[in-house]
Amino acid sequence: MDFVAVFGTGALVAFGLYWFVWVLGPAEQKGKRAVDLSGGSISAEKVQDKYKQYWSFFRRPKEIETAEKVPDFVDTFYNLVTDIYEWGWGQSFHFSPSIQGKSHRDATRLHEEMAVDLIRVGPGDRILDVGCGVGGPMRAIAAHSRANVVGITINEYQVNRARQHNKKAGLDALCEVVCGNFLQMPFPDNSFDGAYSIEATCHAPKLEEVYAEIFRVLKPGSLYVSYEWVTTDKYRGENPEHVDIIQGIERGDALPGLRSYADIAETARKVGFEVVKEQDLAKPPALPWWSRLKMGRIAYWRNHILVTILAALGIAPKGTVDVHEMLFKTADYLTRGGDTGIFSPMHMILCKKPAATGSTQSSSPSADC
Ligand SMILES: C=C(CC[C@@H](C)[C@H]1CC[C@H]2C3=CC[C@H]4[C@H](C)[C@@H](O)CC[C@]4(C)[C@H]3CC[C@]12C)C(C)C
Ligand SMILES: C[S@@+](CC[C@H](N)C(=O)[O-])C[C@H]1O[C@@H](n2cnc3c(N)ncnc32)[C@H](O)[C@@H]1O
Repeated sequence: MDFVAVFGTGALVAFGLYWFVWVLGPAEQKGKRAVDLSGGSISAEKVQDKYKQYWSFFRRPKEIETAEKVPDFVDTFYNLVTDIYEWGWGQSFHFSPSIQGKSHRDATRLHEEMAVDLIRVGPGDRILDVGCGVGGPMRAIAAHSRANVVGITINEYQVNRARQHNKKAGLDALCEVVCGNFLQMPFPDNSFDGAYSIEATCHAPKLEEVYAEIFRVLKPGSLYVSYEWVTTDKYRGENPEHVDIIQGIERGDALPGLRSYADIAETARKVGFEVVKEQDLAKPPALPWWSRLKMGRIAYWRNHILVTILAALGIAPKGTVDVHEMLFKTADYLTRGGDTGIFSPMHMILCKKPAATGSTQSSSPSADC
């Protein structure tokens, strides 16, 4: 009888663990599993130290004076978070407005397709994805437009993930991924028929530098669209709650200081672009982009327990718990940014490189990471 009880309990515990890790583990269909979480290109034993370094650097983003160091720390950030993002969010590392009756997956795809529709490219064109992550948008955009997409990211781990996903999706003939810094891109002047950036240029210490670089590589007459992270006209610098929310977003998302919506078009014009259109895609009638974060709260608690158990068992790197906790808090700041209306991750700007213009620079540095 005792044996039956012990065996029964053991079987129940084993089944419970299996369900918790393997069934609940992959938060996104076809995504990463909790047991596969890593520190990207950082070896498991160094994850905790790297997290501490990251934290001490980005804790006070407004005080970051050494702008040259930012890309390195952004690279560290993506080593730390890429697997968790894929596991808990999917292959597209951005937000999108919710759409009544549509899944998050469909809403995400439509937001991505809108970007490529705006730059009016098609089969045979060669376009640039500035800050491509693991390539969720790139694949949706290539499949939708049949254009050839070249993505660039500073993070080598993401390059490898993106290449694997491209191959698996049968889109590797249309999608290419390059490791490099978008502030000094390894591409010749006037070499792309269009470009887009989705929630990526917010990592540039100076927006002007990345816009100038995009301007350089675009062919005259072609279009560039960006979804920018900004503070909106509702943000008040003298309101301590507003400041707290924005600093929380900056710390947890590796941002060297969020920009005001009012600076975006001015910067685009400064580097030579004509501004064709500008619109905050988060504004009503769009439904809240942050409702997905709110709905996920219970799942994030479960994820936190899971990550803690896996780290204690030595399956996930030790620092993963700290990184997850940081993201947990960041989700809350982002939600507050959405609820108060002081922050938007989708301030859209559509720009054109004038038809008859030279480029600002003539160099094309080589690819490196
Ligand atoms: C554009 C950027 C990233 C935007 C978003 C894709 C990510 C911002 C915050 C991230 C997350 C927060 C909470 C995590 C949760 C605790 C975990 O269990 C599962 C993953 C999260 C949901 C994670 C997913 C990605 C984000 C929503 C920035 C960096 C410029
Ligand atoms: C939030 S992710 C968005 C990724 C992708 N656009 C998407 O929506 O899935 C930001 C991306 O910008 C890239 N990035 C940030 N700074 C960069 C830099 N200086 N050079 C190249 N890529 C950079 C990151 O590596 C990451 O891939």
